[in-house]
Amino acid sequence: MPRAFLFVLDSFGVGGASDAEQFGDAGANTFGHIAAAAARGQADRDGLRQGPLRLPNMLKLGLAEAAFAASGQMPAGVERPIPEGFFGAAEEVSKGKDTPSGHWEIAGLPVPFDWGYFPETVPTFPAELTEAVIREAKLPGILGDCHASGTEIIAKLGEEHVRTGKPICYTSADSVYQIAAHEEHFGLERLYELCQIVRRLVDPLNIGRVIARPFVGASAADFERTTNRRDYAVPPTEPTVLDRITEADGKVIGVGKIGDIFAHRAISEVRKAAGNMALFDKALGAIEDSRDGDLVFANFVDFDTLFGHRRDVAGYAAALEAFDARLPEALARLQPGDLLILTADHGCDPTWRGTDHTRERVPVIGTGPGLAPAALGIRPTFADIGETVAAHLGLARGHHGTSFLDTIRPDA
Ligand SMILES: O=P(O)(O)O[C@H]1O[C@H](CO)[C@@H](O)[C@H]1O
Ligand SMILES: [Mn+2]
Ligand SMILES: [Mn+2]
Repeated sequence: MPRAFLFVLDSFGVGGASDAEQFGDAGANTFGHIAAAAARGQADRDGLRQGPLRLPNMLKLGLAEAAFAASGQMPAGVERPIPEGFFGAAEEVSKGKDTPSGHWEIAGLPVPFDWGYFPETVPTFPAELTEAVIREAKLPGILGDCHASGTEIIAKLGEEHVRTGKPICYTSADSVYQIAAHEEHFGLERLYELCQIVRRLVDPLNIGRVIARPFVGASAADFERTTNRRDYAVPPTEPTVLDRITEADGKVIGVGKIGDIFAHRAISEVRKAAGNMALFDKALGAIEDSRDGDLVFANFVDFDTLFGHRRDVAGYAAALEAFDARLPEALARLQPGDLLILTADHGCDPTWRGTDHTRERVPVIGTGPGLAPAALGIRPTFADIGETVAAHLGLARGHHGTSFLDTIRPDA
């Protein structure tokens, strides 16, 4: 009897997107460039990791073949075992290279419209918006008002924020309005309330997410963001496979930020944790607790937040190796009728210029008892993943994407 498990390695792109040029990302390849750096000894860090990238378990599923199919290049220094899983890559059709677009498309809903974005000017936010934020939230003003990296801007403006009580408001190439504030001096609940006010104010601008970015610490040298981040997303504009699962009385267990990404629509349970390893524990627990017709949808955020955006190649490589080392624990829990798919929502090449996401294809690899090793080729939309989950769970077809279930489950 069927269950489905979908693990998203946030930002683990494999290059090759045919429209990368339009994003200024032609040549970006998160996996390829990490592997190449590691093979050259440029992803070494004392006490963390050394040498070529070691991902034996994902490679056994067919990760190298998936990467080759995506970009035409074999990642350097990695083995190329005969795949035991199914493997391929998927192209994104949504207009944005952001987390909600990627996840919604995986769940069967490509995002055909443009989100609102803030320009790369200072100030970045429209004056009327800032005036409304200050007035409605009764603030002494705001700091930032620009494109920024979240860790850099709290180091730069954190002390002034503590002194003045003005929150630090910033954005990126994503459709986001982010607000950093000190958990104790400004107050966590007050930050969440501020985000809800801003959420309402940016709705007419079609901004994908307002994100609370609380931090702690005594001075610029030791300010640190906490795990109390909260995302206020717009709900999916049409039903996704998650709606179809819950309407059929299946459960959707969202691990990590999945609930927030779908604005909690058709999410039966939320299981949060800090850090990829704790998230992996939660995902394993969710697998154990799930029943026929259920989906465990897990997001592993560290790849993106801690390493991709920070352009930390060694950190990203170590995080991949740590994830890979735990994969056998998930595989050991698979029962007849189970389908496990590993994929990503966009790229964030840690060797690329700037600190933003990169437009890339994503890997689609996986396995399940009785499922055939098979080449999936390049899927024209991430929605093929959601359609495959739907077909596997015996649900009706959606409006986007094509299931590849018949390729991996010949009896289907
Ligand atoms: O630099 P930080 O604050 O981590 O921001 C990153 O996180 C945001 C949401 O995922 C992205 O838009 C990106 O800019
Ligand atoms: Mn993401
Ligand atoms: Mn990101």
